[in-house]
Amino acid sequence: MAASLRSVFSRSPFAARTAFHSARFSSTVSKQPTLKERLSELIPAEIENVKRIRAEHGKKTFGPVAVDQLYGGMRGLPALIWDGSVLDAEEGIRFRGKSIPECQHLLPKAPGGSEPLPEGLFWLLVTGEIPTQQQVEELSKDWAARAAIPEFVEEILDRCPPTLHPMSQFSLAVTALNHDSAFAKAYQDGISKKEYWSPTFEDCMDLIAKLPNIAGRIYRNVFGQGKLPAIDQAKDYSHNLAALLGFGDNEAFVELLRLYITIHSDHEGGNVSAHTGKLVGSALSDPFLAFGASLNGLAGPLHGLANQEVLIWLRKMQDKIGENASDEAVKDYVWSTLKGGQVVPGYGHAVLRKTDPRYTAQREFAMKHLPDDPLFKLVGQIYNVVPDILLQAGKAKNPWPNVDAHSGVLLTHYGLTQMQFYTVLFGVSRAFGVAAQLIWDRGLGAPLERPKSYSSSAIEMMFKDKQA
Ligand SMILES: CC(=O)SCCNC(=O)CCNC(=O)[C@H](O)C(C)(C)COP(=O)(O)OP(=O)(O)OC[C@H]1O[C@@H](n2cnc3c(N)ncnc32)[C@H](O)[C@@H]1OP(=O)(O)O
Ligand SMILES: O=C([O-])CC(=O)C(=O)O
Repeated sequence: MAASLRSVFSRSPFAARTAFHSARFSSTVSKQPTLKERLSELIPAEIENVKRIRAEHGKKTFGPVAVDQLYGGMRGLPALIWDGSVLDAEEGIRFRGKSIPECQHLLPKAPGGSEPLPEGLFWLLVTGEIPTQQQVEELSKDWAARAAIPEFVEEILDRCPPTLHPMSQFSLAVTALNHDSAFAKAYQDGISKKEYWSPTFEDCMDLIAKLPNIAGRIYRNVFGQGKLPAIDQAKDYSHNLAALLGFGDNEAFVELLRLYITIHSDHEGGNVSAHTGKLVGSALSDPFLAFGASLNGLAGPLHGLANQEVLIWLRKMQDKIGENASDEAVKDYVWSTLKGGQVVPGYGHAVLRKTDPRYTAQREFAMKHLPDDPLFKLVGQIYNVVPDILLQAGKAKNPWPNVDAHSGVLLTHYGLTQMQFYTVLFGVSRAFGVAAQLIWDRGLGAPLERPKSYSSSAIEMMFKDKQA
């Protein structure tokens, strides 16, 4: 399956363009195209590509739809198109055909750094191409220049009670950014459909650029961590985000954020946050409204909030069975969670059937930077215990850990211990994937989403006189 996906990708026009692009720019040191300039070249070609695919295959079917899929959260139902990333159940995510280790190897790094810059990942998601160092630096500068948030949004955040969950505050602030949406204004001014992608691109760039200031303000307001510093126009996105959170002097934490934002950005089109953004965007709600909706989905404990839930669960476990507990005590604790009718947070997945490569990437980071951290050791111990128990319990289709099983432990190690804040960081990253998708949806003229729903009696009627 993985191999076939790879070969499909390698035949895609994007792969050819990547090679063309590298050849075209490796010999030039002068002005290289900006992301928007490159997009304006790619979109017309992709419109033709989609037209061709639809003309050749548009009337073909993918096979039957089972009634169970309608009742069962649409698992496996082929329903969406998104080129940015594809998830293989065994192998995990590939961003434009590239695995996480390949992205870590190929994407530009900060001077002295070894983790990929999320700026490069965004370029890859949007264009299918590996950017040059110069293009990534331009993107860092562009985002730093757009980073300020309107005063009224600062006031909204400052007026939130600290008891309001950081994700609710995040969603409020992002939704309020729609006040200055270029897309909403252009639409009111009667922009042609063909031009939708351009103001959408500007909104998406503003959205991503403003998230560090929003996240930093929420963090400092809720957890009382002092005044926000100014954005440093010469630094990369992750450095600025770390500085706004009060960790700018900790280079290992900055590296962690670079990895974190890269790997949490996108997980094909059907996950709750990505799909919600696409759905809401399909009504031509602007990117701020669409991403605000994504955040509300990410804030659920079965999705992004699971990283908060993992830490809460680990701490409760430590309170109950102490630190350095035996495997037997950990097993009993896991069973008590299941017997209490709760899920083991950070384990299982709607699509994956193996250990999430995002978990592995974070484990490798921990092995390099914090091998002796006690909580990291507990996470490793849990890995040795939980899959067998989930298999014995016999319900979960995937007994292996997902991304959320590991992220909180890394953040905690560096002193970001406020677990209610963790999903905000996930949200900052997820904006990269949702934004890339919104730009392409408007570029390709994606229609309003409106699938068909059925009543249970209609299902019964449909099969009334038919054999099973
Ligand atoms: C970034 C992300 O969103 S990654 C996912 C983060 N979420 C979590 O870690 C929460 C814990 N995990 C889960 O709840 C699930 O595995 C999900 C939501 C991720 C996937 O859900 P599904 O696709 O429905 O999983 P699956 O088909 O395996 O579920 C079958 C049964 O096993 C249960 N199950 C699945 N995973 C777990 C788990 N980790 N612990 C206990 N039970 C589980 C389901 O609740 C379901 O029970 P039910 O039949 O009583 O309703
Ligand atoms: O793919 C999913 O359904 C959930 C997930 O891991 C993500 O969105 O990152």
